[in-house]
Amino acid sequence: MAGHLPRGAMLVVARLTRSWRPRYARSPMQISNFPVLQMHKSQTAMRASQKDFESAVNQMKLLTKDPGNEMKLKLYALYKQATEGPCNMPKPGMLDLISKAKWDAWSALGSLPKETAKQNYVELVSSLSSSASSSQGKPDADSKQPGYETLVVTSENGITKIMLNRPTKKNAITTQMYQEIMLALEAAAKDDSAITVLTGNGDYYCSGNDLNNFTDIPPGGVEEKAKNSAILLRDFVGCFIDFPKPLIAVVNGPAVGISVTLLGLFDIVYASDRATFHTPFSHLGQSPEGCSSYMFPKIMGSAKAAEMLIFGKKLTAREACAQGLVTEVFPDSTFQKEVWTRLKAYSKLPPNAMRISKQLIRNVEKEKLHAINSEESSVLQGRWLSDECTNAIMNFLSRKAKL
Ligand SMILES: CCCCCCCCCC/C=C\CC(=O)SCCNC(=O)CCNC(=O)[C@H](O)C(C)(C)COP(=O)(O)OP(=O)(O)OC[C@H]1O[C@@H](n2cnc3c(N)ncnc32)[C@H](O)[C@@H]1OP(=O)(O)O
Repeated sequence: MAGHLPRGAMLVVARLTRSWRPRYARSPMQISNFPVLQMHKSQTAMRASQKDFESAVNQMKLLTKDPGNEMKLKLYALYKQATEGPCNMPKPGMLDLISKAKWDAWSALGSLPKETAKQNYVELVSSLSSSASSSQGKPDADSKQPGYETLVVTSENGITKIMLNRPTKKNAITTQMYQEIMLALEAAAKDDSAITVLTGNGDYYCSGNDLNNFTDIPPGGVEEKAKNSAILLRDFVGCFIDFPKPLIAVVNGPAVGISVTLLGLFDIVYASDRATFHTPFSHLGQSPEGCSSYMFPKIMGSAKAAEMLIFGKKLTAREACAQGLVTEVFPDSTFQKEVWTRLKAYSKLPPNAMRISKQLIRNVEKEKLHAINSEESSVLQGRWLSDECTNAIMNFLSRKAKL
C-alpha cells in the first residue's frame, strides 16, 4: 500500500469531507463575515450574539467613509433599540431637526425586540463592508476588477490589492483560487500600480490549502492528481518568486500552511496582533513548500525554522516579528487604518526606483529559489501519495479535528 493511495481510501476521504463539520456552531452573523454582502434568509434567521453586536459597534467606529444620513439614522435607531429597547425619549420640538429625525427613526422601530434590533444592526454594518474597506485606504468598489470568483482585486492610487475572498471558509485556497491568484499577480505585475498587496477578507488571513482539494480525483486517478497538483504548486509559488514589484502581505488574522510559507517571498509583512502563523505539515503527513525550506532557516535560523516546519509550532504575531518573518505588528483595533495609511505613503514613492531596488535584493537568489520550489513540489507529490498523508487527512476529516 505504501506509496499508493487506494481508490477506496479516496472515496472515504470524499465522503468524510462532505460530512466534515466544525465542532461548535458557527455564527454567520460575525462581523468577520462582513464581505458577504447579501445575507441569506437562513442566515438572517439566526441570532446575532452579543459578541457579534459588539464587533459591529467597534467596526462602525473604524468606518471613516460617511455612510450617509439615512444609513446613520437607521444604525442609530437600531443601536438604541438594541441597547435600550423601544424609544423612551420625549418627542423633540419641530425645530430641533436632528433630534427629531433621530427620534422618528427610533420610534419607528416600535416594539421591535432587542435581539432582533441587534441582529439587524449587525447585518446593516455587514452590508457596509465594501465602503468600510475602501474607507481604510483601500480602493473603491468602482475600481474592482471583474472576472474573479474567489478574490476581490482592486487597483487604485498606485496600490493593487488582491483580497482572498472565501471568508466563510477562512479563505482556504481551492484549485480555482490558486489559478486566480496567479492571474491576478500576472496582471498586477503589468499594471501601473507601484505596489501589490495580498490580504484576506474576514477574520482569517488564510487557512492554507483547501483540504477538499484532496478529494477531487480525476479519471486518471490519484497519481495524475498528485502530478498535476505538484505542477500547480510549482507554478503558483513561481509567480511569487518572479513578482517584479514590492509585494506586501497584510496579515489580517491567523495564517496557516502555504499562506505562511509564502511570506518569506514577500517584501513586507504587516500583521495584526490577532494573527498567528502555523505550518502543521508533519501533522498532515506533508512537507514544507513556498521555498520555506530555504527561506525560513535563512530568515530565522535553522533551529527556529525547524520548530515551525518540522514540529508545527504555531507563532504569535509578535513571535513571528521577533523571528524576522513579520516586519511589524499592529493592534488589531487600528490595524487597517495604520497599515493602509502607511501603504498609501509608500505607493507614492517612485515606482521604478522601488522595482529596481526589489530586483537588486531578490534577483541574486531567483534561480536558487526556482530550484528549491521544484524540489519542494516534487517531494510533496510523493507525500500526497503516501500512507502518512492519506491517514493524516482521513484522520483529520473523520475526527472533525482542527489544528
Ligand atoms: C493531492 C491534491 C493536493 C492539491 C493541492 C494543490 C497544491 C497545494 C500545495 C500546498 C499544500 C499544503 C499546504 C497547506 O496549506 S497545509 C494546511 C492546510 N490547512 C489546514 O489544515 C487547516 C484546516 N482547518 C482548520 O483546522 C480549521 O478550520 C481552522 C483553520 C483552525 C479554523 O477553525 P474554526 O473553528 O475557527 O473555523 P471552522 O468552523 O473550522 O471553519 C469554517 C469553515 O471553513 C472550512 N475550512 C477552514 N479551513 C479549511 C481548509 N484548509 N480546507 C477546507 N475547509 C476549510 C471549515 O471546514 C468550515 O467549513 P463548513 O462551515 O464546515 O462548511
